Amino acid sequence: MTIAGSDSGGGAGIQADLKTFQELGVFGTSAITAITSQNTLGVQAVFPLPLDTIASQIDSVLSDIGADAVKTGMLFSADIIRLVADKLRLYGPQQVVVDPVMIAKGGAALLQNEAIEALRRELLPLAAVVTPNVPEASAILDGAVIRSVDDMIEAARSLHRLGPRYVFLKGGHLEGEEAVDVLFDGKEARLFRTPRIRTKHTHGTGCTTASAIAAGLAKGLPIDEAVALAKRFITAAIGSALEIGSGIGPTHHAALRLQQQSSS
Ligand SMILES: Nc1ncnc2c1ncn2[C@@H]1O[C@H](COP(=O)(O)OP(=O)(O)OP(=O)(O)O)[C@@H](O)[C@H]1O
Ligand SMILES: Cc1ncc(COP(=O)(O)O)c(N)n1
Repeated sequence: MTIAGSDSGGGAGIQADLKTFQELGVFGTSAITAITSQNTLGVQAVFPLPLDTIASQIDSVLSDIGADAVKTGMLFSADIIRLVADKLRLYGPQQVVVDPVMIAKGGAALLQNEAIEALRRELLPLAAVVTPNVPEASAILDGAVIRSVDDMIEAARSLHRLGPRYVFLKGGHLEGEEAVDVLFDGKEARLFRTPRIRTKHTHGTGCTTASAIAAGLAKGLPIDEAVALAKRFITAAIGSALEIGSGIGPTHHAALRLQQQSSS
């Protein structure tokens, strides 16, 4: 299940999550928190949904269908975060992946500033995995400076103290020949490295990665295998990114499957 915002442009949000679930062989359900008018040029408008509309969707899905894993994305406000945390405590899904979405690539706010405290207190303790990018990790840690892989490991250690079982800190925003991510389990940090792909078309990489981790966990994979699968999935998707629209285009969610089909 994904609890997230709708991206009309189809590259991020609920749309990216459901495409990723389908590609990885799990059945996707959703609760939409906000509707965004969005394309490759940016976010033109954000319409958060009323709390009872969000609560009703979550109740419908979790009271009947259930979820082997729940992924949260754009939650927009402290009130929505508190509602989602209440529902997660009520239904108690075992695998909760929290993608702390804050700012879209073009700079639009997808989370209000005052909601960061609610994210820290209410949601992170419920997370099996939290998947911040570098700016998000820095914001959660009150402006911690993160410029290197060593800084990322230190930040992952601090984030782990806020309660999630694992921290997966993504390094897409750092410079360098490689895209390096850190998985921290409370004791050891494991690095996941791939060559950095030279492309501007990376809209939705964060949503897609978190959903791929959730899909792996839903299938019963241990965390390091779920993360390794997600890294393969997003690397293939960025490598075949779609040049649609005139701005930052989306990644290609079918890329890993198409590569595997052509090599078999
Ligand atoms: N140019 C790139 N080449 C290869 N891998 C990349 C590239 N950019 C990002 N990644 C990888 O994509 C995944 C998502 O990372 P990123 O840091 O971009 O997340 P994000 O900022 O949350 O995404 P978004 O900006 O969509 O919210 C990570 O595994 C990261 O290493
Ligand atoms: C509804 C929604 N959720 C998340 C993102 C983050 O994705 P990105 O940073 O790639 O724009 C987004 N743009 N829209």
